[in-house]
Amino acid sequence: MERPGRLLLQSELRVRNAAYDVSLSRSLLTWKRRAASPVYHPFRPSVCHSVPVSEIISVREEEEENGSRQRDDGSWKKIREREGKDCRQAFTVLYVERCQQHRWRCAEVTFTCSDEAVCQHWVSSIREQLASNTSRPKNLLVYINPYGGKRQGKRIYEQKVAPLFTQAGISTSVIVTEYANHARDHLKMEAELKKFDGVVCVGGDGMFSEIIHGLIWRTQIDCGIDPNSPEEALSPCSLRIGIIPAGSTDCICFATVGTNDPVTSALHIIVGDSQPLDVCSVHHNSMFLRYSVSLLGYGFYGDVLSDSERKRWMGPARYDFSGLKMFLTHHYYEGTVSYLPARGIIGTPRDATRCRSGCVICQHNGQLNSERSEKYEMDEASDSESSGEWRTIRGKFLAINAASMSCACPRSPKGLSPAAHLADGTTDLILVRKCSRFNFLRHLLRHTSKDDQFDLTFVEVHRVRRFRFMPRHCQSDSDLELDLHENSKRQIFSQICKDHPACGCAPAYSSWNCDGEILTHTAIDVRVHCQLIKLFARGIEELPVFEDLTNPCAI
Ligand SMILES: CCCCCCCCCCCCC/C=C/[C@@H](O)[C@H](COP(=O)(O)O)NC(=O)CCCCC
Ligand SMILES: Nc1ncnc2c1ncn2[C@@H]1O[C@H](COP(=O)(O)OP(=O)(O)O)[C@@H](O)[C@H]1O
Ligand SMILES: [Ca+2]
Repeated sequence: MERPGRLLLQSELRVRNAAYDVSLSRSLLTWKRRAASPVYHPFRPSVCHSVPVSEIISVREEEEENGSRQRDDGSWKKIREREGKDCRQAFTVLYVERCQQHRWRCAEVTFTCSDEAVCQHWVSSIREQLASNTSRPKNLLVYINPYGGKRQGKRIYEQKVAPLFTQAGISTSVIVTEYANHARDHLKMEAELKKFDGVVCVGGDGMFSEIIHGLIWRTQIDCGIDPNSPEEALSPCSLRIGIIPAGSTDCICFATVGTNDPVTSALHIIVGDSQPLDVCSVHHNSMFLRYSVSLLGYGFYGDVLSDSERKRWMGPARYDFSGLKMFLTHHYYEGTVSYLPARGIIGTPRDATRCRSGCVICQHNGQLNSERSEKYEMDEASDSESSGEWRTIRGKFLAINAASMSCACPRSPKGLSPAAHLADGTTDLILVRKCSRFNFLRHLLRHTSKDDQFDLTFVEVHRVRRFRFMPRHCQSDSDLELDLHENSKRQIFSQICKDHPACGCAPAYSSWNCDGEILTHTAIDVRVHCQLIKLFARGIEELPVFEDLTNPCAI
């Protein structure tokens, strides 16, 4: 809880029928009920509320007319607290209220007072404080995927989000996408980004992926950096991105906010939160393929995604269906994984601590990584390769997953890698070796309980800053044409086998699930770019354990 600091305003105002001492500092708005009598009353505790100014959404004047008051947005509202001729002026403060499970709601309190000048002074003082907060967005570019999740993106935005933006005085340019990659290409080539303070994505992880591809690409071009090069240090994007969850998994929203709730996300955007996020670039033979911020998964999660794409008509339930199917199919894949362990950083994937709002591990490791990236070329390209820092693991795997964040989602509230960090410049490489169906089920089930999914002999996890994967059957560049030909034959064949698991023929290749998009290449080179993008979020907040003694209400 913030300390109140020097008071800017202090008045006696009324809330409903009761008198309150109301004060405003640069950091806090506080209203404390006045005791009716100076005698201590054990059954009527003094009621005191305080709201950080940074969490005030807006202030609204109420104008009285014929016994009712008219809001300055034009709508009408009976004022219950009017109880005396002298109590005529009123204003309403809208602010963030925390509910269960990291949800935020917009609450409001109406103050009345007898003096119009006092009322005006309050309204203008609060507005001044809000205006002085430069991290709040004023103009947003909004992209809506009308086909994501349960196809509710447009409705969610119009009914739950747009009214809040209007109340907060945010203006918007809204684009409802008409085809896949519409948002990406608009950001890459057309959008007048200078006009905006941020971009809002209404959709799922796939839609978010479009947005970051457009934004990262555009930023590199504007900075004269080749976005295709696997060795370039990429330039961070200045525009923040807000995610209004309207997809099927919405893992990126869940893992950065703690809940998939459009109103909570809208409020994080309004108050101007900022959360840096690591981004992995994925290359194949030095050719850029995609970026990833959450899961890069080969084997199980790749197969679930490929299978589920054919069942989009089922909506989000397609993942449950394909998940069960792929679990029963139980394919394993042979290949070689090599990785550069993250060195000098704090934290391991087996830590009990979690990445939470204001995470010190992200701050420490982020600082370390930005210092390193300044001398990147020398460090990475020459040192690491030749000094034999790369480690190699060959084997048969049910799943190879790289989690750049916890990947928490409603299916698995702790995620694929519960101790992963949002902005530490690393990804957690999880290798699940070939094992029995029973053991794989034990591993999967542990994602949904308190048990450690890594504490199994066939599972290993490494915190890395770069990794490569090469499937066993992969051929050199010169054989590419033959490989592609073979591949397409194999894909047809493996499809038959997947559909007829009784034949016992396992496919040679899986595909990569890259934040919910299928990658066409299997041999990949992945590099983490520390804090390349920023979200309108603050990370998952630690739930309060006990009353804070610094709360001015408690003094
Ligand atoms: C028998 C109990 C099994 C429980 C297993 C639970 C493990 C779930 C971990 C899920 C991690 C999900 C990581 C996020 C992936 C998304 O990016 C991706 C696309 O999302 P969207 O665009 O919103 O559709 N979703 C998936 O790949 C779905 C994976 C589902 C796996 C069952
Ligand atoms: N107007 C559109 N028509 C068809 N596909 C679209 C459209 N807009 C975006 N997409 C694509 O839809 C896919 C899924 O989007 P997403 O919002 O992540 O939903 P879901 O979570 O259900 O997968 C993404 O690959 C995205 O590129
Ligand atoms: Ca990370």
